[in-house]
Amino acid sequence: MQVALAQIDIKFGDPDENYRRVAAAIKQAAVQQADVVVLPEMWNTGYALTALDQLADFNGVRTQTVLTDLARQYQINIVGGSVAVARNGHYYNEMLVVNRQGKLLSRYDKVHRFGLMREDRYITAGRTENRFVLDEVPAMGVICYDIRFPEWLRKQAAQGPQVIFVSAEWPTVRLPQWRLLLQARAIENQAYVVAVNRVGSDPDNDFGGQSLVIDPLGQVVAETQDQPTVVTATIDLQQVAAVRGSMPVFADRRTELY
Ligand SMILES: NC(=O)CCC(=O)C(=O)O
Repeated sequence: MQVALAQIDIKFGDPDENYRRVAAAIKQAAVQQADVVVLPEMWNTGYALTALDQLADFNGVRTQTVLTDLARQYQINIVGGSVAVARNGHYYNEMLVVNRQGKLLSRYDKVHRFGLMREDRYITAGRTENRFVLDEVPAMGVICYDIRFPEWLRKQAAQGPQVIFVSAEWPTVRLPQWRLLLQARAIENQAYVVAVNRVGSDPDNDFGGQSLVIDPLGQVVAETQDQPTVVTATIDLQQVAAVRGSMPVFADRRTELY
């Protein structure tokens, strides 16, 4: 499976410009013959949380339309990062996943709100899992701060996903932790981790990219720097079976104890 990391800059509070940037990145991924393109977190608005009443995508309609059209046009699966969505009088940080036929496979609202970036004040937390199948490969997706909660990822990974997709706006100052957390999530779940962070700045933070593809042994197989880019990498899913076969970590869990 060829995965493309769409590490874009996000223009703060400017959805029109950001939809253009995302369309260009998806086109670039398709030109590079990626099977799946992964976007960063909150790419429609950035963390313009105080203006969500004007900026959030109402019911996610615009995002769903744009992503399903692009998926069909370029015949590419899209792990749609996340966007700010307004629904039922609440705001959500929501990931949409679309397959290459243009079918919406899942919608996931970020479960763990990140207080340091004031999500707890503006965003309603999700409650549901995010597992889906892309080209017959079982996969799952989480959003940024979610990766600090291994039990949340484990609960889902134990049900079969071989690839964990992560979309983020992770500030530069904590990138060493980003890397280690992602490597740990790959090792303990014996899965590929494909993680995309944004670049650029907003009024509160700088974002240094370092999007990563990590194999089930925790080794970094692809990595970006701190500039906008679309990078494609190959993930070998037979490695997941090999690693799981050689050390049956899931079967060895003591679920009667925890
Ligand atoms: N957008 C986020 O959830 C950021 C999470 C983060 O920076 C962290 O350290 O965790």
